[in-house]
Amino acid sequence: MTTSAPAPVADPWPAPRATAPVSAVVSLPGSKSQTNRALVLAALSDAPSVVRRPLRSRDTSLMVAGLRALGCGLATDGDDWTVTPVPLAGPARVDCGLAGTVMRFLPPVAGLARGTVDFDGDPHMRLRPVGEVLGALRALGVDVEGSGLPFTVHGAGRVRGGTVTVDASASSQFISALLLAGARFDEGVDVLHDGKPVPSLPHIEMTVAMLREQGVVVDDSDADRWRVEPGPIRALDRTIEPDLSNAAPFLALAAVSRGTVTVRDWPRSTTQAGDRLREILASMGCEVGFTDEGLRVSGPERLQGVDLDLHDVGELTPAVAALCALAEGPSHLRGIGHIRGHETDRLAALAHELGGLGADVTERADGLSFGPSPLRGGLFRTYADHRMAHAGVIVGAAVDGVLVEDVATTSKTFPDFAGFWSGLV
Ligand SMILES: O=C(O)C1=C[C@@H](OP(=O)(O)O)[C@@H](O)[C@H](O)C1
Ligand SMILES: C=C(OP(=O)(O)O)C(=O)O
Repeated sequence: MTTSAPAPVADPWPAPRATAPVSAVVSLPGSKSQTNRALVLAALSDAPSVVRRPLRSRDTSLMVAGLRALGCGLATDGDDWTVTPVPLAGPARVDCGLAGTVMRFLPPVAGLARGTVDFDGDPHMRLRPVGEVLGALRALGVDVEGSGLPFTVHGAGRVRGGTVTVDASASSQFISALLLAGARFDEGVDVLHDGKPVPSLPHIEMTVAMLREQGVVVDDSDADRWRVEPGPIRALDRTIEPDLSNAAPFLALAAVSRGTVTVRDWPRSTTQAGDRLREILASMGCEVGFTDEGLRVSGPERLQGVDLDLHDVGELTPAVAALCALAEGPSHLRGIGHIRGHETDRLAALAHELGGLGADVTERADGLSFGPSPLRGGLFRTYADHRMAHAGVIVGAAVDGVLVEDVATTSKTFPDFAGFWSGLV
């Protein structure tokens, strides 16, 4: 895959300060969640697929490499990628990096391959939960060694499938993983959730919608139950939407600079969790509306505090938390205990780093609370978490002297984020 190397950036990176209202129209890279689902479905489909305007980033490169390791043909030189499915086979090694989608979505695919597939990833990835997916695969007839990274799937070239119960309260990706490959199991799959509420439900809706677009029959009419009929997955010809979760820092820039930022090609209807930003930013006092170009957000004179349950859209928390730290009233972010299992323990990291810049922040078991407080410059650590870096640059746009450690970690889902951001602020 060709990727133009971004210019090296200082570490820590002095976050650009927006000294005047920012006015910009931006085109953002494609959705990570849609790109990695499209690649998995294409690899399991019955004919060659085209994925248009895919995201090129670390998470999607890892998915490409993982599928290639299993023998799948992927041409990724052009703007559009082509995927040529083949009977998948090991032996293979899959590097999950820090990509939840790779660690959760590929084990069921490996079960459908013939041969041994070893999985490992970044040091922190070994702490992220995956045992429920592996246990479910065992119950569905797959030979799996281990209950967390590193683990090994001994694929038999087919998976029996059937009914399985999982506790998906730690991650919606456990469900998506089983559904994405389920049509290719002999008996399909009938997944029941048993546990505290499943987070990030829009992401499961995205999985179901993308399966149905490829002709797969999915029944999601009962709460906490998803049934995928066995059958072929039709080849894709799909254009990936811009990543709306990664729009968060750019729209936040309008919010904190009293500026106006338009994100081009914002879909009028989508399953992306980032679409909730429209409502969230409006509740903080921003003017939010569609234009012919896309979604336009204008920042208010005074940013208001909010009381929000982010259970469905936990990945928006770092950017929203940065805005709460800058707001003029108190805020409460609730329902997000599960994001302690994301790229880092995001509740602890946000409390520590925003607190270090002077925020009045309280870490709770399942959320964060903020009181209004003036912020100051200083070092903002990112813990290899792309969205922590987003939080750091948002604060840095509004406060003098913020230094963001390892801003390059944004390459997980956004190529050359620092260069792009510098061009706007
Ligand atoms: O399926 C997906 O593409 C994702 C699901 C969500 O995971 P969790 O359910 O673990 O929060 C989300 O936070 C992550 O960024 C992407
Ligand atoms: C939780 C996230 O990623 P992952 O897909 O690695 O779980 C995220 O991008 O916020």
